[in-house]
Amino acid sequence: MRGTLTAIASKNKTNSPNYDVIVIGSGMGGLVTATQLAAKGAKVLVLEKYLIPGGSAGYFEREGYRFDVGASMIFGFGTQGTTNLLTRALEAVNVSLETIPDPVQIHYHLPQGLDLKVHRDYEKFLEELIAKFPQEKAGIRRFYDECWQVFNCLNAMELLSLEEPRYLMRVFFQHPFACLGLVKYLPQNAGDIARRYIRDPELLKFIDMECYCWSVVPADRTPMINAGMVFSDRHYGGINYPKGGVGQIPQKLVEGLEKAGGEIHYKARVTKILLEKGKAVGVQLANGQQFYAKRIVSNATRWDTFEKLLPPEMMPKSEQKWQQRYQKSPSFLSLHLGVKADLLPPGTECHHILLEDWDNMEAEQGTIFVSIPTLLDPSLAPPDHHIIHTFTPSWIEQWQGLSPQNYQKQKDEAASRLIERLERIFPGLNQALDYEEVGTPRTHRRFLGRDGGTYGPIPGRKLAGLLGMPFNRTAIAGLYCVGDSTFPGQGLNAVAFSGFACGHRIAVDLGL
Ligand SMILES: NC(=O)c1ccc[n+]([C@@H]2O[C@H](COP(=O)([O-])OP(=O)(O)OC[C@H]3O[C@@H](n4cnc5c(N)ncnc54)[C@H](O)[C@@H]3O)[C@@H](O)[C@H]2O)c1
Ligand SMILES: CC(C)=CCC/C(C)=C/C=C/C(C)=C/C=C/C(C)=C/C=C/C=C(C)/C=C/C=C(C)/C=C/C=C(\C)CCC=C(C)C
Repeated sequence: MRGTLTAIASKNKTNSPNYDVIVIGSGMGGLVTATQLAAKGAKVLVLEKYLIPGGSAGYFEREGYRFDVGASMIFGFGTQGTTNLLTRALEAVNVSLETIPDPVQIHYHLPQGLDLKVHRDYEKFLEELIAKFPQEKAGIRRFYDECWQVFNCLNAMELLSLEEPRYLMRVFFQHPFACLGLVKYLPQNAGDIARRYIRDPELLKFIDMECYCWSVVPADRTPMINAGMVFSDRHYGGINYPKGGVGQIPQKLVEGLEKAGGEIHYKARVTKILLEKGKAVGVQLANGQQFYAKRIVSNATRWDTFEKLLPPEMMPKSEQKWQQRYQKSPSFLSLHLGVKADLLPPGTECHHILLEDWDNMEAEQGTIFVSIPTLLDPSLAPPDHHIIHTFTPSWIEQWQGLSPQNYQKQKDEAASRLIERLERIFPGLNQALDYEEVGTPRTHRRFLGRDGGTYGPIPGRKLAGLLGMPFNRTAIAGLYCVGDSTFPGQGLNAVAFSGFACGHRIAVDLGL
């Protein structure tokens, strides 16, 4: 139903065309908002500062390798239920992607020889975990089964904006028990529920790692709603890798956006959100160009949006409060490696987590993450070679104030340390190297435009589950936020949800 809205901007101040909605940034949050609105007939413009779409779901190519920038373990590509938000986002604009199922979510290599795999098959995973902790057989099952209760509530209902009362009423009448179930879990954290059933300290540390490796905080600060999604969907929709690399997801969404009449401009860095009588009415780019629209959406982080794109006196009280509750998570030190294929024995899994000492789980460069996407899609590397993308949390402060020589030296030393530690699971790694590129928190800050290169917001202290995470509307009229600094937080499927919710709220506000 294109054309129902004829994009009359607040005031026709410039010769530039007018839009219903401008989206700042083409991360997955921004693109899902844009495509949802374009599919409903809104005139949408996406402004992206980089050369390609995707943000953390982007890619780069070097010497025959196609490396994923960040996201690599992809939820949301299932074929059933309602939580398969990536599948649904693509379908909404009539595009699709071939995906490759991953039989194991993670192969853990943890302290004291705790070595185990999270199989796609739920019972097989539980069997393997129970074999390591037989005394906790009942507790293990009760904890993970409770995660399914959360998931089953979510997976029964249409997922849209929780800021839209008519939608809330509708889902409540359609699924009263699922809604009440979610209301019960919204203020809870996974750690408290795990402690209800499990006593073994090592098993509780394992549950902490199960949360930390995607939420970057231990279980007692991980919202139960998010844990329910991750710990169940990995066995339901499963982890599926997009053929051609993660960068295909945003590229397909852009294809769909353009087919639906939307526009995207690259190398378009927004430096200002333009206000009129306190309402967001447009944006200004670094080159001075201005664009106007009825609604403005920022896919930049909240820190970037409120501290860099708006004048300091416009910082809303609610944002100041949010910043007291949530802090920036660390960024990552990433190594993009090309290796000879014979390094990896048959049966090697795609994703690994390595930690040698529990005390270092949250430490700078403590936990190591590994993703080997070429085990699922060999076309991403030259013949007889694999990609190993490995990363470890690191703070921007570690990389600031260094001379160019010292920055390079520190990168080289950190890369060597990572490779040395990885030799434990991939003996011969150093000898098998064919290509190496190191990214630091400074790289993530520069290419993703994220303050401090942060992976996203984390609770500064223990909070009541998801209750503190803001939705899409902001205290500034006409301005919305989308992406991982809005409900429900980090993760491609999570930011896709925030995109569905943001698109829905704006569509209602515009009367679409
Ligand atoms: N699954 C995984 O393995 C994994 C790994 C890393 C990250 N991720 C997820 O990816 C998610 C990120 O998604 P997102 O949508 O919140 O954001 P994003 O950071 O991916 O995208 C933001 C986009 O906005 C652009 N941008 C920023 N400031 C701009 C400006 N002023 N003008 C124009 N463009 C600007 C950036 O270039 C980027 O493309 C994170 O939540 C994270 O969890 C997943
Ligand atoms: C009416 C009434 C009364 C009421 C109402 C209530 C309701 C309805 C409620 C609702 C709610 C909701 C809807 C919610 C939602 C949620 C969601 C969607 C969520 C989601 C989530 C997701 C997630 C969290 C995900 C994540 C993921 C991630 C982060 C991942 C990552 C990964 C990584 C980093 C890893 C890597 C690794 C290696 C490499 C090894």
